[in-house]
Amino acid sequence: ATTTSEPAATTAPGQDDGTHLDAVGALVLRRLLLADPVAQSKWLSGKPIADPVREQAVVDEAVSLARQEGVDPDLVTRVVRSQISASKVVQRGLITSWTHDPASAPTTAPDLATIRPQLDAIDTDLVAAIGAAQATAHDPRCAHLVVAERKRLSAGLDSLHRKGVRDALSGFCTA
Ligand SMILES: C=C(O[C@@H]1C=C(C(=O)O)C=C[C@H]1O)C(=O)O
Repeated sequence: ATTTSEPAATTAPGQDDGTHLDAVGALVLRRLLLADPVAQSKWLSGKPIADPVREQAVVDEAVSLARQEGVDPDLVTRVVRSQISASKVVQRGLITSWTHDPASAPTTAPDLATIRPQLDAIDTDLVAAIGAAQATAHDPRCAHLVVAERKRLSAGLDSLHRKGVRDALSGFCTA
């Protein structure tokens, strides 16, 4: 289908407009919000924000799923790497603010081992959602569509999480 045959801006927010970006966006936001409990757990455990071994495992798992499902592995690699960068941006921002204002820091946190399976489940769904949306990644209007999705997702978020959403969606468009 050509993009010019699509109805222009007649769909409500969150409703499928044929781009399938809304499903990607919802998963991206859910994944990014898990950066908060991850940061809390790392603040209390003293573990570093970045875990390169875990990052590689996350990417490898997503790429393997992508190949099984016939989803573009390069697109999946780009999008998943953007999710990891975005998570670290949010974690760094939170930990920096807790360092400067220790009274605001968390005193309890979930175990990282309980959060990672939630990230894995989101990543499984994300690979499928990327597959459904892969034509949009190559659409000349991709950047414009991503901005619209980002604005929808950002409503109600603070500036740190808005920056996270921007980073998280930055790997999606091909060109
Ligand atoms: C979320 C975490 O923090 C970072 C971000 C990761 C991710 O987004 O999947 C993976 C490893 C870490 O570099 C984590 O440690 O699980």
